Amino acid sequence: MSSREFTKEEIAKHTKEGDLWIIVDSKVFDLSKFAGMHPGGLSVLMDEDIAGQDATDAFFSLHRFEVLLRPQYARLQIGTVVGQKQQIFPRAAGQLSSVPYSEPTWLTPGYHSPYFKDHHRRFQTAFRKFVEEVLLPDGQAREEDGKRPSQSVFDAMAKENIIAMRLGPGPHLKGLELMGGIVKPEEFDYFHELIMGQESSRVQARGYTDGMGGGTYIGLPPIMNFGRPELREKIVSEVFAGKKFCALAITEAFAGSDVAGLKCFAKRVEDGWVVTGTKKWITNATFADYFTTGCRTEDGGMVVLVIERGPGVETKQIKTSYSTAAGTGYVTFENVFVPYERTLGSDNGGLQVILSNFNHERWGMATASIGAQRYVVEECLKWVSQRKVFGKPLHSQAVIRSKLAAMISRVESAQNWLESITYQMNHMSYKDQANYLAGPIALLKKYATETAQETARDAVQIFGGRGITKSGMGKFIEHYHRTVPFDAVLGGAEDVLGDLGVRQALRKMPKNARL
Ligand code: HEM
Repeated sequence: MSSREFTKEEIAKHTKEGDLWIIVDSKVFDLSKFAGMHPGGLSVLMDEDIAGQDATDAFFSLHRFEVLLRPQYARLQIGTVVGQKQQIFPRAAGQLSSVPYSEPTWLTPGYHSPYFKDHHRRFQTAFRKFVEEVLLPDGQAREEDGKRPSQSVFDAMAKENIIAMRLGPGPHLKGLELMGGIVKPEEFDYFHELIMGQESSRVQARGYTDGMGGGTYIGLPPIMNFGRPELREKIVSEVFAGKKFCALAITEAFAGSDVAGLKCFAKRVEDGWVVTGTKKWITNATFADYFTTGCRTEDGGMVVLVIERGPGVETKQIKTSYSTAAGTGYVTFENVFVPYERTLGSDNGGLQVILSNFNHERWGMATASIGAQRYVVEECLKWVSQRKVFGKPLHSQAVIRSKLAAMISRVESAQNWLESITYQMNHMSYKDQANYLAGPIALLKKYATETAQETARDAVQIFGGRGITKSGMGKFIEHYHRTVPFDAVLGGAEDVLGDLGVRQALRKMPKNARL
């Protein structure tokens, strides 16, 4: 960037095609050569309020800040305006946002929290920096080209033991150095995991974030909790090192949440099983090495087997409404021999293996979903403040403020319920969590995804055409609105979860309760 300074009078002389300067936030840009290639057209730049003038407001109501950071545009800057200083700055990687409600209260200056301690705050700072420096650039690129997350990202995650931490607190963290030692393994709790889920959602690349670890998040815990020690140690060390990947293979074209209706069949043979069948909508399937697979057995029960990619195992990509970076696939098993040591739990104990992880999985999904919802509130607050309609900011319309009130209330209520449940999880055994929290977690997830969809709809109305456009100002809103149904379907559809939550409560109704 040039350190030259220009007076406004001097800048105002450059108003013609082939000799065109403008000011954006104290910076002087020479658009003489670029104007003809400007994606928004030449004529808008030749307007008498723009050419040779301060075009800051016009610029920021039409472009995201990142446009100015792209090297090909940054180099158009030839200097600054005499006596002016830059007023508008992008948030630096890792920093907190100062836009109201764009951070949960525990991260907002002046507020207090009964839950989060200093080590949580240190962890949040380090983790956000990692997300914005490592995950975000790869996430935006892979979401676009549909390739799986880059191996260099898995390597970087493995180095900080992020893959291990993603699975929550527990003995699997013992002896590991977490995020360069910022948090001790024995300190690591569900609030750290909450931070990881919410910060990761800032990548705003929903398919990518599932590609980054969705399969392992749901496919590895059954191996950790029910696998024989040798198998467990081998797979856990490969996966934590970022070298191998898991997928949970339960759903079929024939059976979704109805796990009792599975058709994939495991026949008991000497030394193991022979598996034949198919699985559909399997996250990370296209690149997974291990499939934690639910199979029907000869006597009508269910067994869960760890099936390694090899002869007889084929995977095919399924295109869904989010990016193929998630590796969503259709899996076929054709007479695949599975050694008996790869059985999880007992021969007919499959249902228990599957059900044991549902609460944690749903809590994790609610966590990320609420994080993404908050990001949308921030985008909307910025947009309504910088967008001018009839000469006034968009927020001068009462109907817009009313939508924002609803959005803020939804995300705050969901976050507060989430933090309260997370506190309970920290103080309950896994068994007690299943007893006391299965219902509340199901209801929380339903609430999180319902409110997410209402907020997605409101955000599109606020952004208008930009909310349905894949690039430019509303690109995150378009993405959010298109991919938000994933959260509402994965881990149990809303109606199923609502029903589960209420049935759990009714089971605990005292027999002698009367009005
Ligand atoms: C440094 C100066 C500028 C650069 C580098 C620039 C660059 C761009 C780029 C890359 C886009 C494509 C959309 C996007 O990626 O966000 C765009 C669109 C556009 N630009 Fe500019 N621009 C500049 C100044 C201006 C100014 C001063 C105006 C004033 C009216 C303007 C009006 C537009 C319009 C109307 C569009 C289309 C927006 C849309 O599709 O919603 N640009 N510009």
